Amino acid sequence: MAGWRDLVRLAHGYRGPIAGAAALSLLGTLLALTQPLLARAAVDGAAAGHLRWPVLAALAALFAAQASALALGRYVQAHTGEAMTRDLRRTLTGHLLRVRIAAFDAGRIGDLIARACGDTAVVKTLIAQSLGTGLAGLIGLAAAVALLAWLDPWLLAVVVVLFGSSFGALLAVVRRVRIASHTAQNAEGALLADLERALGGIRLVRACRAEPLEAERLDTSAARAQQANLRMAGMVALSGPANDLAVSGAFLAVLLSGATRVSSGAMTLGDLVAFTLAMTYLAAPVYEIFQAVSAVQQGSGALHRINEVLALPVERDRPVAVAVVGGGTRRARPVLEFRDVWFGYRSASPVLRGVGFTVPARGQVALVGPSGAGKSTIFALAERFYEPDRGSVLLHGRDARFTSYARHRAAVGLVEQDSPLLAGTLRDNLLYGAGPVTDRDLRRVLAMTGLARVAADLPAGLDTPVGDHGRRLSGGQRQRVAIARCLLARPALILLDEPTAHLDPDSEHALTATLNEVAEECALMVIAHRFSTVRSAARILVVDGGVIAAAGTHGELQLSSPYYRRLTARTETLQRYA
Ligand SMILES: Nc1ncnc2c1ncn2[C@@H]1O[C@H](COP(=O)(O)OP(=O)(O)OP(=O)(O)O)[C@@H](O)[C@H]1O
Repeated sequence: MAGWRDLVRLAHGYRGPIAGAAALSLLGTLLALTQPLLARAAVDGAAAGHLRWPVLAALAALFAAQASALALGRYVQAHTGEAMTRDLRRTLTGHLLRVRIAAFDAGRIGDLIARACGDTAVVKTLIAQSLGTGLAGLIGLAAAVALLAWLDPWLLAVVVVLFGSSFGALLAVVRRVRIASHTAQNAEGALLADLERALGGIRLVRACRAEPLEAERLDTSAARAQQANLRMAGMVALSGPANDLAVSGAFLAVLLSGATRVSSGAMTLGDLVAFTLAMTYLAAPVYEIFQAVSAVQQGSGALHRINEVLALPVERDRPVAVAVVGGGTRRARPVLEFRDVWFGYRSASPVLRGVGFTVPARGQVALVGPSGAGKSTIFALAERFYEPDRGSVLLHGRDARFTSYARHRAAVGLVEQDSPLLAGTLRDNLLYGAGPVTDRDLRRVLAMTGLARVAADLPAGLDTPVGDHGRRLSGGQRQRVAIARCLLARPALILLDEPTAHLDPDSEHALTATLNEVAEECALMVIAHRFSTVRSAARILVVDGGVIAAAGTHGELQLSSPYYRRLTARTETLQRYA
């Protein structure tokens, strides 16, 4: 039932066009159903020795009108199917872009792409095959049964018995088709996810000589999809001829018992011709209903997978704004504050345990600590990719949960360590999400980040495509583009994950100077693995095991934090050997 319920819900907004398509189909069916009556008059006339030309002309006109109504009905139906599919894709992709980040941690991107493209395509076929046809089939069936009952109830009983057994057989395969459909769609999703995995990491695949391994994985998913699709095709193929057999059987039975009734004088030859002609109008709706039922079963797997995506929780702004916590002007308040923040990706094991700190509106704060300590997790919470399990994150003294996501993220810029860029030109990437930017600002930021020289060396300057994920640029260039993008958006706080990671000593020196300049205009929070980055910070937080183990200036931490002493001692040793 789930497939039908989902389909009805999907069709709810399209009642008008669906009713239009059904009305046209109904008109076509009614026009068809009057034909046996005229045919009976024509045959009885011919049997009596004279052709009734006006009746034949009316019959021809009815054929033409029926064909036009059905053709128009089909077009309206196809049009509605396309519009529904587009809306479904818009809803689905819009939903996917707002789904909570945690859902992406759990699922596979390729499978989500398969759901947005492949599964919606399956649903389109389902709509095209089931929507109007199924409805028209039902109407046609009711009208044909009424006409047959009026023509000869006894012969109708024969037909009902034969068609009834065909429907019984159909219902038996329906459940299996649904299961096979779900397996097939899941296998198609897995195939796409595997393909995305292999092509997304193609350099790794090549470097590890893992092409045969990946090819085998892909083939396994393809084989699973093929098997499930074949199982489904087999069941549909078997039930089609079963339906045809029932139709042929019914015709034969009607002709045999009809001929007996004609010879006994219980009905005329015209009655029998009219009945058998009307039966052809019964066969078509039965076939259409059969098609619709199997289309819904085949599409139910795709519908189910689409519904699973639509059920994923999305980021939703809370409407309530709370009063400012603490006094002072906006500039005097910390731009960011963590208050006793507890958070875990899985509720059983917290990654942050009671983290608390403030970031003033100007200057640099550095986060240092061993790998896996929770530094990136602090950034993820500051950017509101996740919400704390306990405690709160405050932006300009307000609980961040009561600010819209868009406003919050406009205030908190993020530069990740691998600085992913999007396919497009260098300019597209620089201006992405930055709002209106003057040429002067763009030139200033390009100069600050050392990108002016990079752009000058590119074949089409700022309009040079950077390739998928920005692969045509070096790691250091990508990182500088990400920093420039962040600066152009003018956030109140910039989060930087080890900004000098990919830079040579000269570029590192230049960038450190730039960051010091930026820290005069806004707040900077930097995850630092290098001492050179830490040195510029006014305040340093040592994160260890999900807590702030120590906090203070360089001098204070030299005295209070063993981890910090080790970090600086290591750097000094390296510098001595350099
Ligand atoms: N998306 C995630 N889902 C589940 N666990 C995660 C996720 N991201 C991080 N973790 C876990 O949380 C812990 C903290 O990770 P985090 O990335 O914050 O550390 P980090 O201090 O930034 O480390 P590094 O310096 O190596 O980048 C680690 O144990 C990590 O395995």
